[in-house]
Amino acid sequence: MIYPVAIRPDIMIIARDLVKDYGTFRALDGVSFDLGEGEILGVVGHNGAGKTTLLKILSGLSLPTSGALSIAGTDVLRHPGALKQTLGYLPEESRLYETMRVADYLSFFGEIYALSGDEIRRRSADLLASLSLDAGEKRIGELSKGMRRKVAIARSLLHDPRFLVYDEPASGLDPMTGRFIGDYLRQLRSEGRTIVLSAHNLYQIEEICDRVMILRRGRIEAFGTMQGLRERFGSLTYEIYFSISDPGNLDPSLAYSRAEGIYMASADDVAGMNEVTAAVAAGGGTVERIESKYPSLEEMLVAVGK
Ligand SMILES: Nc1ncnc2c1ncn2[C@@H]1O[C@H](COP(=O)(O)OP(=O)(O)OP(=O)(O)O)[C@@H](O)[C@H]1O
Repeated sequence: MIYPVAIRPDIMIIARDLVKDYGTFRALDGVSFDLGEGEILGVVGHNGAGKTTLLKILSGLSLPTSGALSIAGTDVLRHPGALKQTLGYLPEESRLYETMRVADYLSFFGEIYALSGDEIRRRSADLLASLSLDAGEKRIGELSKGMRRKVAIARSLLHDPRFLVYDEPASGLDPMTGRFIGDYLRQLRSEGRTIVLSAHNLYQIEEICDRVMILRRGRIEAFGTMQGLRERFGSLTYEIYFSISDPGNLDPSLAYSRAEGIYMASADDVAGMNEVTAAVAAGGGTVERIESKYPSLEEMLVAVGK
């Protein structure tokens, strides 16, 4: 069933009850969310959770079995072609044309977007400079993995789209290149673009995304800002670091670890923290510092389970 969605200019994506069936298998099972213009949404989940399926629907490459979807004010399911100028899509595996030179490759796609020869040359030069990519006359097959990813990103931006869907933009890249791409995505957001990306690098998602969606078996398990998710997954834990000359004096029920000459015991709440500090004092030890720790996105995913 397709039903109408409201149109709001400050909202880039309005998704309602998206369902995707592959035969009898339900890959997406009632996904609903809104995303504001100029935000970065990170979609995370275990393998097979439905990330690529959702990204393909958001980019108009795959139709949902049912549900409603508005992007940039367009009812995408009724007018899938309308996304062409608005959207830049980066697939998980970009099939690049191995024997083409970078300039020819970008020209080829610029023509698909009906850009003039001048526009293609200007946009390509600007994009390659902003991506710090100087491929010279090399053919795509001769480029490193990081360079190829940058070429694919340049291709996705040629027609200056407002909305970007990037499937695993930095996967398999070395840390320096991964960081460069993270910073580049932030720059694209500062230009007002809206980005939906999936990544297995959860640290990067935590760093750059305004909102995070945790998918599990085709359903949204959690959606919100990192701060909101931390509150939802709640448990702020405490790490109590202490020194002690003879740990044998500690109450045997106190669990602790030792690293680099300092001891550490953790507690799930303030009462537990007080118990630990009392036990350390009773054993003749000294509390050096206490750190509070929110769960990381990785810990949240582990808690959610497969
Ligand atoms: N064309 C298809 N035909 C049948 N099943 C499919 C098809 N595409 C995806 N699936 C199934 O749908 C589920 C979700 O797949 P999807 O690729 O969206 O997951 P994902 O979260 O992107 O996984 P990964 O992290 O491994 O890339 C999986 O169980 C997958 O096997």
